[in-house]
Amino acid sequence: MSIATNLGFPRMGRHRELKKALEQYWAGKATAAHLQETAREMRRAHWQLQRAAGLDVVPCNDFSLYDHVLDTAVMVGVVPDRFASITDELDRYFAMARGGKARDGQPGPTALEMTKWFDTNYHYLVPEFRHDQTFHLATTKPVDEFLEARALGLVARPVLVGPVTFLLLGKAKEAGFAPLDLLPALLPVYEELLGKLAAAGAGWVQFDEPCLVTDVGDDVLAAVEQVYSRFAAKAPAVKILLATYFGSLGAALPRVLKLPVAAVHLDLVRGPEQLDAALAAAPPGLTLSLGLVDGRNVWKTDLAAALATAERAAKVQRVMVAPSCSLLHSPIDLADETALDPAVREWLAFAKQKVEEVALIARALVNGRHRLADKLAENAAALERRRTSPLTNNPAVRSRLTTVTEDMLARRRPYPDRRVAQRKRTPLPAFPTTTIGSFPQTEDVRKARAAFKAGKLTQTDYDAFLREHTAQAIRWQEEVGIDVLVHGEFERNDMVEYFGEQLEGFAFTQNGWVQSYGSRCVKPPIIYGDVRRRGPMTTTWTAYAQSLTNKPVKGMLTGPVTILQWSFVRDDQPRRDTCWQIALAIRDEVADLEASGAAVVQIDEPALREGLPLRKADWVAYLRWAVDAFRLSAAVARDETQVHTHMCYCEFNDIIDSIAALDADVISIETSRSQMELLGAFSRFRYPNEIGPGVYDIHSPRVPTQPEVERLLEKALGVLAPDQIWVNPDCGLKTRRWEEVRPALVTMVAAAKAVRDRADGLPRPPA
Ligand SMILES: Nc1nc2c(c(=O)[nH]1)N[C@@H](CNc1ccc(C(=O)N[C@@H](CCC(=O)N[C@@H](CCC(=O)N[C@@H](CCC(=O)O)C(=O)O)C(=O)O)C(=O)O)cc1)CN2
Ligand code: MET
Ligand SMILES: [Zn+2]
Repeated sequence: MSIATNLGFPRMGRHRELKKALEQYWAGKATAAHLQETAREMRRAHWQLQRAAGLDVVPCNDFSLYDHVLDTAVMVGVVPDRFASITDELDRYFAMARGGKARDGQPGPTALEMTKWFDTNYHYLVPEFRHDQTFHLATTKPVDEFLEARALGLVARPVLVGPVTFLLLGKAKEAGFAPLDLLPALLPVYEELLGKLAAAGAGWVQFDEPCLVTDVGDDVLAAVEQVYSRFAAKAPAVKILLATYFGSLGAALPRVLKLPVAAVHLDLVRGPEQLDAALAAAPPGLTLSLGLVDGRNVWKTDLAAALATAERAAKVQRVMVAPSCSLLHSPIDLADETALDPAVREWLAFAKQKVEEVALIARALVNGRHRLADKLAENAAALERRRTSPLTNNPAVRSRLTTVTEDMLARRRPYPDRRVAQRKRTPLPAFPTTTIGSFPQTEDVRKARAAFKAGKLTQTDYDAFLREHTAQAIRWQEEVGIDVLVHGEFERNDMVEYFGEQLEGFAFTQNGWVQSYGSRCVKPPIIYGDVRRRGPMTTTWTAYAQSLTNKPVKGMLTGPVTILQWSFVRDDQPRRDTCWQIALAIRDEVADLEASGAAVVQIDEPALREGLPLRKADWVAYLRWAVDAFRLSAAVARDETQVHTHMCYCEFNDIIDSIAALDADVISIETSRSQMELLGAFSRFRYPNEIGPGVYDIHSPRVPTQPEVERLLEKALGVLAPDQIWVNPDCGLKTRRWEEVRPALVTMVAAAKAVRDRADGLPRPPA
């Protein structure tokens, strides 16, 4: 018997119901009861959808009000002291996620750090551990959700972040210990939970240990062995599925297969080659959960191929059929897309369709292929039409790609010479201030765009509206005294989608939302064909903003690696080729911005780091083509044009040489939540160009105080030379309200001035 299962389902709801309920609750416009009721309704709808699509077992506890790592931290009692005085559980949970409210004139506690979940565009909150960290079972959320599903008549499999992955994702807040040292203290809490799940009647429990597909050492494998042996001894009645995903187990495979668990899940989309080894090494009693349907992309599964794989496995081992990973990273339902080109639409599958594919493979495995011959033939025909479609192939783009030469990848002169030329063209004070690009995407901006898209607002009226916002933003930046201005990005729905909408080879969804963090979602465009720029994409807005001021206005572009990384990418050619096609389009845009008078151009690459392969062995090859893609975009700029780049939410240490190799004149980075810790990588010797370490955490509604900002700048001065430093927020301001942005930027500029005055006498930048 094979069974159709799923590792996790998207949480936001078909129409982002959860997002809306959360934001209403935070704004004080809805009660906690309303939020919880919406959450319960989402869970019910998603379970029933999966059941109706043919799953035998549905996942539970895959739901979260904000983030599943935060849920785990709260569940095991990992709550830093600074939140301890918040008595309301829900308020405390959201304070950990978003920062706490100010009280009695004191700024509220800062939020937990947020960082990327493996190589996805999903962000989790980083648990903070102390050396004497204690743990206790503080909530029973997995049990509650299991019972909730059962009350609806469903068999559910609770999903837990495995203890080893949980510890490895956290951060030791003191020196002298590693999070994994805390395992003995943590394990009893998981055991208590397992006991409660068993008592509630859970037959299976899923432990996610995706850390196992990264380069882990013997200590981690030994920890995993210790954990799952203990679970087997303490909770023999519960069947454990150990889930690995986002890659192959590699050298860890034999040891993982020997764990005393009932089943191991393998990602056979990212790691198809591991199946043979697994079939050779798996003990007879072990069930293999086959991750055959891509949870990270939107393409229809090749059902015949997946079924052949499943049949091969089922001859040797008991199997379950599943997506490669949780469907958290997929949009919900293709049926909600009515505007897609039907020729492209038939190549796609979203979460609901993926669950149906899983069910189909499982049924074909049990009942035989012949019973599903029609479905299989239909699938094969759609795939064949995709393979041979002229929509995916533009000969002019392909031939241009072959003409790229080495000298197209390098600026004319080295950075020190460029700096002189740039300061001559655009004089700047020491510690120049700037922002990262976007200003608040307020409700009126979003409403106007929605009205325009719905045909309720004319192009002329929409443009006038955007011009008015842009003009106000320029006036305000001049008033506050910012040195390098931005136009505000009011015309953009998203930094990737906006470019995708203007490029050939991209398709868009109406409802294809994917959670990025908390209540924030993105609608990744779908790259199905060769990428070509139809014409200038940004010059009108930049030139308009520049026409209103004598201060320099940055032209704002999203870089090729980030456009690639935050889209659903065609899987029928190497990612490198798609990335370079995008790079050529951005290169043309840089040239056009320059021609239209821009003295400063920023090419954002916040996803450069996220695109790193999970295994170090694959880094060099990726970094080579990714860095060259950026350089291909940027190097067309003349020496006196200042090229900025921007990165956020990542560690920089291990890729600092590649960041330096981008050869941007200025890089702005996120450093504020980590209190400048991330700056460690950027010493003058390793990073010679200019750097803007973020001094304002824009992912929190909390407004920083001037002493706080100054302290961060002083810290930066401890690492960087004074003439290297720019002053800017961590990231764009689109998620903030003007009431937060105004005081925060006034504070930032005042802090920059104070540090400027104090730093007088320190070495000055060349005139
Ligand atoms: N793609 C991408 N990935 C990224 C980032 C990013 O900026 N883009 N940044 C980092 C993560 N940070 C993020 C920061 C903000 C948002 C964000 O604000 N998302 C918005 C949606 C942005 C968007 O596409 N907006 C559209 C649609 C807006 C909308 O909801 N419209 C309403 C109608 C308008 C209304 O009545 O309010 C609707 O469709 O229902 C637009 O502006 O046009 C949200 O969740 O609220 C997402 C990620 C890393 N990954
Ligand atoms: C996630 S990086 C964001 C960069 C973009 N220019 C902005 O300011 O929103
Ligand atoms: Zn950013």
